[in-house]
Amino acid sequence: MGCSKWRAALNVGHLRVQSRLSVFLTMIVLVTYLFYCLNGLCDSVPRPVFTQRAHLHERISGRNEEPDAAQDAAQLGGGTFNASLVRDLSNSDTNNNNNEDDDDNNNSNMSIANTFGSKKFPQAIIIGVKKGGTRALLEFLRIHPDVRAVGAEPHFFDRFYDKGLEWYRNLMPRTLEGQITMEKTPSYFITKEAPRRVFAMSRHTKLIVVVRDPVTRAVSDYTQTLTKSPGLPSFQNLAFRNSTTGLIDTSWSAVRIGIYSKHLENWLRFFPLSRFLFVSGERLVTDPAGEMGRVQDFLGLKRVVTDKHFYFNQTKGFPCLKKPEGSSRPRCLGKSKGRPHPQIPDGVLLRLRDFYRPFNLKFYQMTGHNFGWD
Ligand SMILES: Nc1ncnc2c1ncn2[C@@H]1O[C@H](COP(=O)(O)OS(=O)(=O)O)[C@@H](OP(=O)(O)O)[C@H]1O
Repeated sequence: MGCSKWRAALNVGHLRVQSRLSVFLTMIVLVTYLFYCLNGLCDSVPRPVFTQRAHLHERISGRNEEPDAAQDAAQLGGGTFNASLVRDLSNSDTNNNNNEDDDDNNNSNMSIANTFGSKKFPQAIIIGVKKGGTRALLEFLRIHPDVRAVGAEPHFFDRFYDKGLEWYRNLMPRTLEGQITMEKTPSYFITKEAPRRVFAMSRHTKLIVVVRDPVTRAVSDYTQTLTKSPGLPSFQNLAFRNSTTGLIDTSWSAVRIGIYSKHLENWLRFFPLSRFLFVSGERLVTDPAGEMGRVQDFLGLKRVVTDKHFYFNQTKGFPCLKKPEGSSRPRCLGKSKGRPHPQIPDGVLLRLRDFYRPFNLKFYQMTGHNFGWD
């Protein structure tokens, strides 16, 4: 009798322990699941992880350096596009500093930024021009808390349009209410199909064009190609169709890109002038804060990026960022920006300047802005 009482008491006790244990285990499972979800790991879509971003920067740009457009093309083009790069592209961010603490800091910030919000089509695109100063502009804009941008150039509207709009949207970083999604691909400006395609995405897209003296731009373009192909013919050999008559070869892309009025005409068939902002590449170097003020106004953003953010780096010869967001170190653009240009004979530059003059005047007239290149 006494024994069965004890046995019954033991059984009840055992059951209680068992049910407590199962409640406890359920709690652990729930808490773990919640923790994973909050860290963005329970979506069906693969989630950005910092190591992928770091990997991308190492692969395509090296630390503290951004890829040249041509490097991007090599990475993305030729049918060798791969899924991990799509993920990488969507996650690449401004964080190119060398400070490990900053990286850690940003790791948690970025995981929050990459968990909340949604991927939207860009409301504003830097469409050109190659070698105009597009990277500097994008990096300066990314300090703004209400701007989120793809780090690498997506080349959707020129090279990867057949991948579809959803593919493109998926490349974008997540944004919260009130934040602007942006990307930059300078080749859009000279791509015939790009205006119609951007218009088909959204007629409200804001278009930013960084323009620079087309002669200097052509030399900059040539310098970039020369770095990659040291055996390249001289600038004058490529620029002239006939060196005795001084006929300019407009089929050479370094020359053709600088005929801004022609490319703009193509865009104006789809977008009114009010949808464009023309940023002076020269002023972006001499007065970055002033130019950034115009850009922020155009984008409807609070003027957060001001002269406090810049300092002039004498060695580099360019304005650099004092303290990029999330970093304790100053940062300049990488080695592929601000390369020394080769010496081009004065006569060649003068001839090129004469060639561009009428196109420049037309461009000033079209934009209502004298860029002072003549
Ligand atoms: N702050 C700052 N730091 C470094 N470089 C600067 C900066 N602002 C403008 N620039 C000018 O940007 C030129 C490169 O232009 P892009 O970034 O449009 O080039 S690319 O088309 O993306 O390859 C690059 O051209 P090069 O000097 O010929 O290299 C620079 O003159």
